[in-house]
Amino acid sequence: MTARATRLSDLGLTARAGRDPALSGLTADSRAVRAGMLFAALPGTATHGAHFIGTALEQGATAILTDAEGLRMAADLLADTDTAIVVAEDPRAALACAAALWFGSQPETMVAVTGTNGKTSVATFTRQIWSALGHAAINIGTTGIEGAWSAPSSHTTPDAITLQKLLAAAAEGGITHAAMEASSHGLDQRRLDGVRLKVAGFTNLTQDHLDYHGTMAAYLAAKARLFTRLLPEDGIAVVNLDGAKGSDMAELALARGLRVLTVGKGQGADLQIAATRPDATGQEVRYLWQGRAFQTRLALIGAFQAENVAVAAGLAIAAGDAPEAVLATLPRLTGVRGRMQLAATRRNGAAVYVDYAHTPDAVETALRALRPHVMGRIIIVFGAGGDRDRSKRPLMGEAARKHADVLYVTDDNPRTEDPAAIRAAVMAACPEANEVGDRAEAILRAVDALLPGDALLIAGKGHESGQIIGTDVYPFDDVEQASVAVAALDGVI
Ligand SMILES: CC(=O)N[C@H]1[C@@H](OP(=O)(O)OP(=O)(O)OC[C@H]2O[C@@H](n3ccc(=O)[nH]c3=O)[C@H](O)[C@@H]2O)O[C@H](CO)[C@@H](O)[C@@H]1O[C@H](C)C(=O)N[C@@H](C)C(=O)N[C@H](CCC(=O)O)C(=O)O
Ligand SMILES: Nc1ncnc2c1ncn2[C@@H]1O[C@H](COP(=O)(O)OP(=O)(O)OP(=O)(O)O)[C@@H](O)[C@H]1O
Ligand SMILES: N[C@H](CCC[C@H](N)C(=O)O)C(=O)O
Ligand SMILES: [Mg+2]
Repeated sequence: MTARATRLSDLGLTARAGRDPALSGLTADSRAVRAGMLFAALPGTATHGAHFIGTALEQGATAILTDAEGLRMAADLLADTDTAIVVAEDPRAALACAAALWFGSQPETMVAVTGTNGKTSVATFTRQIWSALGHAAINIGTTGIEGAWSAPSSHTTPDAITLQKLLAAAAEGGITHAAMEASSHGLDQRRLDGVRLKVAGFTNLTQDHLDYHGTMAAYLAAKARLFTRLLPEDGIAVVNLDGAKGSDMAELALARGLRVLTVGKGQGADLQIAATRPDATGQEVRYLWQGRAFQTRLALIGAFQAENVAVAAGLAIAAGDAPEAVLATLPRLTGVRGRMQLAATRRNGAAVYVDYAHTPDAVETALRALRPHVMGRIIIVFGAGGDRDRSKRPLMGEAARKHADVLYVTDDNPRTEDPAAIRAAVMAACPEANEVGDRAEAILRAVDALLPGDALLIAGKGHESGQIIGTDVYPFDDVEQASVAVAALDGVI
């Protein structure tokens, strides 16, 4: 890929003492610095990048971008050097905008969706709608880059440089439409600053990630940045009014003078979910677009999916496609891997679903979504991730206790924590649950417990293909384990 801008000033950066060197690249990781590059020494969660300015200079960095703190930390090193020094109040935002200019192009129609739950689903549905309408489209998020081209991704929202590089490659490869997930970490760390958004969507805000944000108010503020800062003045906000904090988000957008397209069950919504009727494999939904009825069938289980589809349709409409055309594509939508996915069925008819619920609200939502489809008991296998929000663990246990009939508490991704301590925190709210640390064994035992009419929900890991124990990743796939368990118990291969 050819860079279009090569000088600091071309990237909107002003160095001290009028220095304006030509650059060979940008990085925020000292280990990736090569001769002629700009090294962004950023304040992080574990350390400050300024600790690595010495290494960056040794490796030939031509420019350093940092904040006042970084400048103070590296004052001695930077005192008499030819290196161009840029000090920015918000160096992450400056780097993101510089990266956008460095890589140049982005798909013409860019939309982003935020919220605690539903981002991957909405971004994927939006891409599916666009593809059905003939656009060259991708979605970017937790499940990687999917659609007209695909690639893996390690983050839900890639860091700014990776993101801008990928957007430019997509645009140069002919992609015209991209729907991306805006995680709260991504918004807080300015990973999306520099993305030229037409539309932004909001699903809901409930508890997660308090390990990072500290308070719900700070978590909300991070999400709100998408509407209060990143969406341009002529952008459109698409808001699910039924999602927790939906009306707050709509108000913030309106207060900024943005156009807001609302979705929800209430009569005032632009795209109203007027009625839903669940059946064995999906649901009939009656949507009203500005009062006009569209009857449709979704091959998706769960009332929450009708909401996610409404947000996705809202994004596509706000981004410029005709409402009738958008709504006509909905019967063709297919579920996202690991989201309420029917993984296996026992010979006695009992179904096993795999779902990515890893927050208290998602556990409740997923279990409630299953209820109309289940005559017998709902059994759940779940746990909570290590090195993540600890306070959500008992709340997940409580949601499972309230909405499932039989509980198996097992390990999710323990990461560097003691798995038994995580299970104990979950079980504080559901002491009667069965505790089976080994996830494969928990799945086997839960599948074994299924009677005719029952259903099993394996929650928390969805599409994930590995289990993180310590810092190692072991192959593990809930869908595969469900099939293996059913085959072992029912004697089929
Ligand atoms: C908490 C968090 O989000 N951390 C991310 C962040 O790290 P950081 O900037 O805080 O890093 P740090 O270790 O404090 O280092 C500070 C700076 O020094 C630099 N450094 C560090 C060491 C060195 O030798 N040289 C060097 O230059 C680092 O590159 C960094 O710029 O920036 C890094 C580079 O982009 C990310 O890899 C890292 O993601 C970590 C691994 C992570 O697990 N993030 C998760 C929580 C995350 O972002 N999740 C969300 C999804 C959440 C959801 O489900 O909603 C996501 O979008 O994926
Ligand atoms: N609109 C919704 N409201 C409540 N829960 C939902 C909603 N949509 C999805 N969920 C639940 O959240 C889980 C994760 O869905 P999805 O992957 O779409 O969310 P996400 O926001 O992308 O999650 P992540 O933060 O991990 O990226 C689903 O498996 C389901 O249990
Ligand atoms: N993006 C989410 C994924 C959580 C998935 C769950 N399996 C876990 O490991 O906690 C997070 O970083 O919180
Ligand atoms: Mg996601």
